[in-house]
Amino acid sequence: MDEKQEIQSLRRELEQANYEYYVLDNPSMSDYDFDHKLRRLEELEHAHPELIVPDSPTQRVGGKVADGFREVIHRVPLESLQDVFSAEELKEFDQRVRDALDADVEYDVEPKVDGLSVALEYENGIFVRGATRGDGRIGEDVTENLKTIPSIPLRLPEALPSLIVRGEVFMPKRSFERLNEEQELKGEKLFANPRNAAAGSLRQLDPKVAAARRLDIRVFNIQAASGREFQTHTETLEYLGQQRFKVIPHYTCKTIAEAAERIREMGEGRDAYSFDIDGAVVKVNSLSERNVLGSTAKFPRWAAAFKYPPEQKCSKVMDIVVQVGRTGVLTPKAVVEPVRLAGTTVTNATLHNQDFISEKDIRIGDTVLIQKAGEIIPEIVSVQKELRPADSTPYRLPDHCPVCGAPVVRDEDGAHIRCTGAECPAQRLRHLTHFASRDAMDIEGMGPAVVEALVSAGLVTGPGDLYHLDVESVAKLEHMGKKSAENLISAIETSKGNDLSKLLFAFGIRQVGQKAAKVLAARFGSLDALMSAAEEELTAVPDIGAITARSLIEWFRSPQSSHLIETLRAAGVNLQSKEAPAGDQLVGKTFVLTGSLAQFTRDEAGAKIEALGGKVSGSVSKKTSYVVAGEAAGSKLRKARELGVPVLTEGEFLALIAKE
Ligand SMILES: NC(=O)c1ccc[n+]([C@@H]2O[C@H](COP(=O)([O-])OP(=O)(O)OC[C@H]3O[C@@H](n4cnc5c(N)ncnc54)[C@H](O)[C@@H]3O)[C@@H](O)[C@H]2O)c1
Ligand SMILES: [Zn+2]
Repeated sequence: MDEKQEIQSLRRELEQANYEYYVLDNPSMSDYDFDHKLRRLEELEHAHPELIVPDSPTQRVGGKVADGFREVIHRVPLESLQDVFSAEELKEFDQRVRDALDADVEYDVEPKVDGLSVALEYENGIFVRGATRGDGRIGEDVTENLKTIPSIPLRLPEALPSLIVRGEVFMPKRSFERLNEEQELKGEKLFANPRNAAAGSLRQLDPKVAAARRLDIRVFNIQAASGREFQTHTETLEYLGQQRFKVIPHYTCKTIAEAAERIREMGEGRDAYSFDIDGAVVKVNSLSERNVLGSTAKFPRWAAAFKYPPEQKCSKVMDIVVQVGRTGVLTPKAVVEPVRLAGTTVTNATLHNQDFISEKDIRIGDTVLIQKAGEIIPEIVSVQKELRPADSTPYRLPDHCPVCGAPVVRDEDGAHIRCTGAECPAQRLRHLTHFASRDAMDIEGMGPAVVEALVSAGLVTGPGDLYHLDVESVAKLEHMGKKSAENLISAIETSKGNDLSKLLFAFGIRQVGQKAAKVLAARFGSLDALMSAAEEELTAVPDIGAITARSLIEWFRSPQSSHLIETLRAAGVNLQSKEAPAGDQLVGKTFVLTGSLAQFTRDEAGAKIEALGGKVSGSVSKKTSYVVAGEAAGSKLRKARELGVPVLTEGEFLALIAKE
C-alpha cells in the first residue's frame, strides 16, 4: 500500500469508528487503536499536505448533534486535548511549554475520566442549561437529563451573574456492571464500556431513563466566570469545591518529572477510582501563562493527555466452555483465574472461534496475557508457552452441540460453527419465530414477543407444541387477553392447511430458501417422498445443487428432525403439496437436443424436460441419457452414435414425455 492509499484507508476506518462511537454509542475499535490510527493519519497528512481534505477525520473533533436534541452553541469552545503516548513525548510537551514561556512551569495533574464532556451554565447561581460537547462548538441540550444527576448542584452558594463549568459525566463502574447485568437479563444489547453507557444514557430523550442510570460527574474547569478573578487552575478547582461541585482529584507538580511520576502512580492506582480513566491530564497551573500559550485550532497548548496503553495482566485458563447462541453459533469462552483489570474483576475472556484458538494455540492450563481495551469481554493477547503444562493438548471445539447433542457444521463462508438441531433448546426462540413468520407458516399474531412469552411460560418448546395450545392458557400470558388468544389459536389452526412448500421453508433447513422449498414441494408432492429421495434425485431438480441436497439429507437424517416431523404429522399438519404434482419420469435423466424440431423450439422442449425433472445439457458425453435428434442434426448426433448414447426421434421423444 502506498501512502496515498494508506491515508484513504485510514480515513475510511476512522470515519466509521467515529460514527459508531459518537452516533451509535457503540464502538467496535478500541480507543487506544483509534488514537494511534488518528496519529498516523496526522503524520501522513503532515508529510503530504496536498492530500488534506476538509472532511478528513483529522479536521474535526467530536460528534454531531443527534436528531431530537436542541443545539447549543458553546460560548467558550469545549476544546479537545493533544495526546502524548510516552514519557518521551511528555518531555517534549514540557519543552515546548517552557520554550514558549521562557520560564519554569508548575503543572497540575488530574486523572482523565473516560466519560463525556459537558458544559454546565449557571445564571445568578441557578443551573439553567447543560450541553454535551458535540463537536466542541455546537453541542446538544441535555439540561433535563443532567438535572437527574444528583451530584450536579442546581443552586450554588454564591450567585455569580454567570458561571460556566466544564466536567466529565460518567457511569460509575459499579452502576455499569449492574446495568449490563440487567440488560443481559432483559435480553437487550450490552454496553461496550462505561463511557458508552454514560453517553447512551445522557443522550436519552426520556429523562426518566437517564435518571435510572445513576450517572455521576467530576468537574475540572471553569470555562467562564463573571464577578470572580482567579490566578491558578488549582484555585478555580478549590472554588468549585466550595460551590458544592464534585471536583476532579488534582495534584500540583513543580516539574515535569514529578508530573510523570504522578501519572505513573495514577495509572497503577486506577482501580481505586469509581470511574474508568483512560489517561492523565497535565495542565499548566498559572492562568496567565495559559493565556500566553493559547490554543491551536483544536486544542490548548497548555495541556496534554497522557494515554495509558490498555491494561494487560496474566492469568491462567482453567477451562474452556462453549455456549450456543440463539442462532446456533457455538462460541468458546476461556474461564480464567480472576484478575483485576481496568477496574473490573475479569473471570473470562472471549475466544471468538476455532480459528482464533488455533492461531494462538490456546489450551486449557495455559498462562495467558489478557487485555481489556474498548470491549466488554477481555481478550487473550498471547500465550506464555514456556509456562505450559507438559500434558496439555490443542483445543478443538466439540463436533456436537453441547446443548442438544446434534452435529455441528461450519458456515460455508466464515469461521462460525453452528448447531444443526431442529429442536435445539438454545435456538428455540429463533426456530419458532421463523416457523411462524409470514413466508413460512404465516401465523398471524405470533411475532417474537409472543413466541418469547409462550416459551417462558413453558407452554411451547417447539413448533409441534403450537398445535396443542388452548385459549385459556394463552389468554393468561402478559398483554394477551381472551380475544387475541382466540385469534392466535385460530391462526395456528389455519396454518395446518398450508402447502408443503411453506412448511418446508418453515423448517429453516440450511440452504433451503423459499424458492427451493417451492420447487421441492412441487417436484416430490409429499414430505414423505421428499424424505426418501436420494441425492441424485434431489440434484436432478432444477435449482437444487449438491450442497442443498446434502443439507436436506442430513437434516432429514437427524433424530431431532424426525421427532419434529412426527409431532407435526400427529397434530394434523398438512404434509402434501397442493401444486399439481409434476410428473417425475425424467428425474435423473440428461438430454441433449440437436437439430430442429417440428413441434417446439429447443427452449420449449428443454422446459418440458425440466418440468418433468430432467436436465438439459449442451454437449454429449457418456453420462447423457438421450440425444433428441431433429432435422439436420450434425456433430452431436455423430458423437452420440460413437458413445452408444440412445438417440430419439422427435416422435419417440413425444411418446416418452407423454408417458404417465
Ligand atoms: N473507539 C473508537 O472507535 C473511537 C472513535 C472516536 C473517538 N474515540 C475516542 O474518543 C475520544 C475522543 O477524543 P476527544 O477529542 O474527546 O479527546 P480525548 O478524549 O482524547 O481528550 C479530551 C477529553 O478529555 C476529557 N477529560 C476527562 N478528564 C479530564 C480532565 N481532568 N481534564 C480535562 N479533560 C478531561 C474531556 O472531556 C475532553 O473532552 C478519544 O479517547 C478517542 O479514542 C474512540
Ligand atoms: Zn443444539
